[in-house]
Amino acid sequence: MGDIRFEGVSHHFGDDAVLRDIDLTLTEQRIGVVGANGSGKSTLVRLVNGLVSPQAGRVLVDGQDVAKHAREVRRRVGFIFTNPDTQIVMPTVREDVAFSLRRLKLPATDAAARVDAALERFGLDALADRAAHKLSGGQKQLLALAAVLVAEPSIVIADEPTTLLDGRNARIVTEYLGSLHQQLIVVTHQLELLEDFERVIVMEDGRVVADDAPGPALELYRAAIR
Ligand SMILES: Nc1ncnc2c1ncn2[C@@H]1O[C@H](COP(=O)(O)OP(=O)(O)OP(=O)(O)O)[C@@H](O)[C@H]1O
Repeated sequence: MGDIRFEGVSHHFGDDAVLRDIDLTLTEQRIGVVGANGSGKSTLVRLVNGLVSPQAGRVLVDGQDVAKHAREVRRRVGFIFTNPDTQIVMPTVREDVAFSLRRLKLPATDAAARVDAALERFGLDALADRAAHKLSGGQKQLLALAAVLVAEPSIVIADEPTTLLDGRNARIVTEYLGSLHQQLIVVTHQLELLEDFERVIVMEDGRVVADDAPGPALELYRAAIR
């Protein structure tokens, strides 16, 4: 598993403190992050692959300071955004998945085999030559997953990956996420998604207010938002 450490991390946007002196060590396989809108969840996970840099403290991934080794860290950390449109970069489904492999500089036949395997795993093989931007929302989220996972990151972060999906597609994406062997960090408001995770972190106003097994952490959070 990965080893993600937040050491005295604080961050603010303008005058607004968004994260306040966070210390966390994340080594479990599946970790959920919950909290009210604006509590700092997205900012917290974006620090892990350098999408946001902390203004105080540091974030280490497998011992590497993200601020100093952003490129290496990004190779190990796959990030799935809420809105898959933000991460589709190529015209067709196959090209988009293949694009993720370009920096690995694999021999063409190996790369093609990996792309085919990823398309099949996410049920996208029949759509391989379709225009990516014309897929449905659920299909786009599966494409985003395929494009991230084809590069075999050791850590996968998903920021509200099912928010835009209907019930059926949300279930499909949830099942794929649940089947990953990688370390997985999921930010979500869909609390049932986290029930069999190892650990749930509850954020409030830029602080960690609970950090526990899903049972007690979610109970506390449900009581807080009731
Ligand atoms: N790039 C930015 N510039 C300015 N303010 C920002 C930026 N990103 C986030 N914020 C602010 O930081 C605070 C925390 O945002 P963040 O997205 O981390 O919260 P969140 O817990 O993920 O919220 P949500 O559940 O609504 O997605 C919010 O007040 C937000 O408006």
